[in-house]
Amino acid sequence: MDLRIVEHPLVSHKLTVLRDQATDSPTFRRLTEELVTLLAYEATREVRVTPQAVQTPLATTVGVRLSTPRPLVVPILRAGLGMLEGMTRLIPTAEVGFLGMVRNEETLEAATYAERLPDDLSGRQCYVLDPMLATGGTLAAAVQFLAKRGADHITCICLIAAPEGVERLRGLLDGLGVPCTVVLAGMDEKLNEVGYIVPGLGDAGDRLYGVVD
Ligand SMILES: O=P(O)(O)OC[C@H]1O[C@H](OP(=O)(O)OP(=O)(O)O)[C@H](O)[C@@H]1O
Ligand SMILES: O=c1cc[nH]c(=O)[nH]1
Ligand SMILES: [Mg+2]
Repeated sequence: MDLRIVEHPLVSHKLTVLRDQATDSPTFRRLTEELVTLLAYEATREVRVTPQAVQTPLATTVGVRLSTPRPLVVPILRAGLGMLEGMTRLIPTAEVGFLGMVRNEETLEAATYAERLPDDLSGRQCYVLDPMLATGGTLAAAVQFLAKRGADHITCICLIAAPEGVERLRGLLDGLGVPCTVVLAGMDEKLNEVGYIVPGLGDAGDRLYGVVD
């Protein structure tokens, strides 16, 4: 597993405002989108391209175009949905699939309640979006799902991670046989006794969309 923590003053600044408990939902949503666009620049370093001739007003030259099949972007509902716009701004032609997953707050086990993905992901590069990598259970389940369908390259883009979750994911990914990259804006200190990232930013889904009981 290739772990990349993006170090950039703009990323650090935006992440700090995002963490602030006084930041309201509209600002939180905007910052989430902006952060994803910045992380996507790093996360798409290996996106596949094909040489393509182009006629400029002065000459013909050879550039590149995104290869087909296009990358698949998979936001994990709910909170990952807040990252979709920031990602598709950078790759407007990406295909989008959806996974709905929720963590049981007692057992911390992830359960899947919705899935809308292509049946066959052979030869596809997939970008999974979820702001929080806490115990790692949710991302582990998502990555296994994509690998079973044949995805041959998986990149997870998260805003914040706990070291415990990253290690759990590393253990899984190293045995999966699918190249996988995890891109973060920040690695936090730890998980607390109820599975929240500390210092973190609280519940990302609630801060994006309000509390749902
Ligand atoms: O690494 P883990 O311990 O699995 O926790 C991380 C998950 O928890 C949050 O989702 P949540 O279950 O709160 O659902 P929501 O997005 O609908 O709020 C978050 O968005 C991740 O999906
Ligand atoms: O800190 C955490 C952990 C899981 N999910 C969140 O939204 N925040
Ligand atoms: Mg939540």
